[in-house]
Amino acid sequence: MRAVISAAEMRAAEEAVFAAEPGVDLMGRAAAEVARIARVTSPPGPVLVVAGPGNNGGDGLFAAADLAADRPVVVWLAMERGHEDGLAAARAAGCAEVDALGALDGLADAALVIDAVTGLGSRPGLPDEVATFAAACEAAAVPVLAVDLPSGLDADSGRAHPSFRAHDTVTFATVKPCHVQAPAADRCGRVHVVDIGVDVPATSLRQAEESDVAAWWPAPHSASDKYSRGVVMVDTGSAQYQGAALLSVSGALHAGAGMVRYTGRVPSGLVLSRFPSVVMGEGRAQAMVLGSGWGDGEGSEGRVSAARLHGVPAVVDADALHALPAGRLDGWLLTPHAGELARMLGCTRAHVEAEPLVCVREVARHTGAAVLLKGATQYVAEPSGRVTVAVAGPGWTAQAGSGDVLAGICGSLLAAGLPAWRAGVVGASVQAITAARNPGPHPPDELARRVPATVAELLASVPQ
Ligand SMILES: NC(=O)C1=CN([C@@H]2O[C@H](COP(=O)(O)OP(=O)(O)OC[C@H]3O[C@@H](n4cnc5c(N)ncnc54)[C@H](O)[C@@H]3O)[C@@H](O)[C@H]2O)[C@@H](O)CC1
Ligand SMILES: [K+]
Repeated sequence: MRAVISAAEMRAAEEAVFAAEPGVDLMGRAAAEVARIARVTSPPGPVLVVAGPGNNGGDGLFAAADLAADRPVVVWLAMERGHEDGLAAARAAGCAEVDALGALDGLADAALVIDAVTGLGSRPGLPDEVATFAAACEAAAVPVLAVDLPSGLDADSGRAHPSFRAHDTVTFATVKPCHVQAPAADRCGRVHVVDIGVDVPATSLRQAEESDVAAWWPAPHSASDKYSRGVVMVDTGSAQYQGAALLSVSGALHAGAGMVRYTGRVPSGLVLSRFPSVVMGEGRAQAMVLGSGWGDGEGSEGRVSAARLHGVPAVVDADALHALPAGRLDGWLLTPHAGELARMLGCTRAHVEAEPLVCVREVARHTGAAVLLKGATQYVAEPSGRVTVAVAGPGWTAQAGSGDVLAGICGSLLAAGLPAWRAGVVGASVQAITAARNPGPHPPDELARRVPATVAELLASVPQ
């Protein structure tokens, strides 16, 4: 798990290091890491460093000096001024200097561009000449390594702004919001977090990693039986949306439910013909899955209220989200996408997309449930206000039916005893990891069938 910290929190953490150890060379450490990552991520060949006027530019200039030991390095001071000591070091190491036109010309030979224009001090957007250069890098498909963050983004948000599009980003101590929240995160490429000796503060925003998913996965042991592994009672689908029932049952079974009971309105023959292990009708269960594919049918409120009487936690998806009973839903997991969350809050989808953290926290606080906001970035909020971002995956899962499968996966994890927030994080992450490991346009039921292989690989990676 990584803490996601703001620019102000990072600056405060750096100040604490300077206070404890006056004269410490944090920039030297940062630049050495930038040069190291440049060497491992790019082919040999000339490097073009675009440096801004502040400390981000300083990182880039000291990295330029380091790289000049084994390859040609050219520097463009994109805003005329440059970090004084960094510039002196780059000059002493033999780096050549170019102007804006020279930088554009240099793209033809460059094996790598290092974007060190702005970092934590970045105001959104780029000056015209730099924007032209950033667009030329994209057009020429030259690899870009961003120092701290792609210049032009706002460190503290996921919003898109005119910026560099990096293949790799080197950031210090831990990630910032722009590295984990789409669409900004899409511009960061692979994010390398490097240690420069700055302690990371605890925060209420975190990002889950594959190792967390592996550590939290509820693997069975020799004494496990179907009840201890967890029974999921699934009430999903309708005459209109029969497939939703199959998809959520598939999600639950492929995530390892001890048993799935189906209590929805889709004919039992259809469910059993696809999944013969499913038991039809109510009975003992440790968790429920409600709402996927119900449609706008009558009686949703009654069905959710009746589910509550079972006294076990539920995953509430799709149409059931608009039929929540009054009172707190402690231990439950709500799984809205942005449109559904907007309807729950009585605001617009655009507002949810602009302020996802505010919105997801609000519904968690209000209902007492954990809330998984689905989308390009998947956020799980707890009533306390803590938010965990799930492992990110490719856009292939943005298709009808993915949410139904995910509800089933989360139901299985809830039944296995995971707290609701963790079931949401692990469920969303395992689906994303599966999609990343099986690139291409797979239908959601096909991806569900590939979840077991992902789980096996993740568990094999856990040290014994
Ligand atoms: N504080 C420290 O000790 C460390 C800082 N480090 C580096 O320092 C960076 C932060 O440095 P700074 O605080 O100097 O800030 P930046 O270097 O990110 O940017 C500040 C400068 O850029 C200009 N600027 C910002 N946005 C602009 C825009 N859109 N158009 C035109 N000009 C713009 C500002 O006017 C200012 O002159 C970090 O991102 C990191 O790369 C690292 O060296 C690690 C240690
Ligand atoms: K940068």
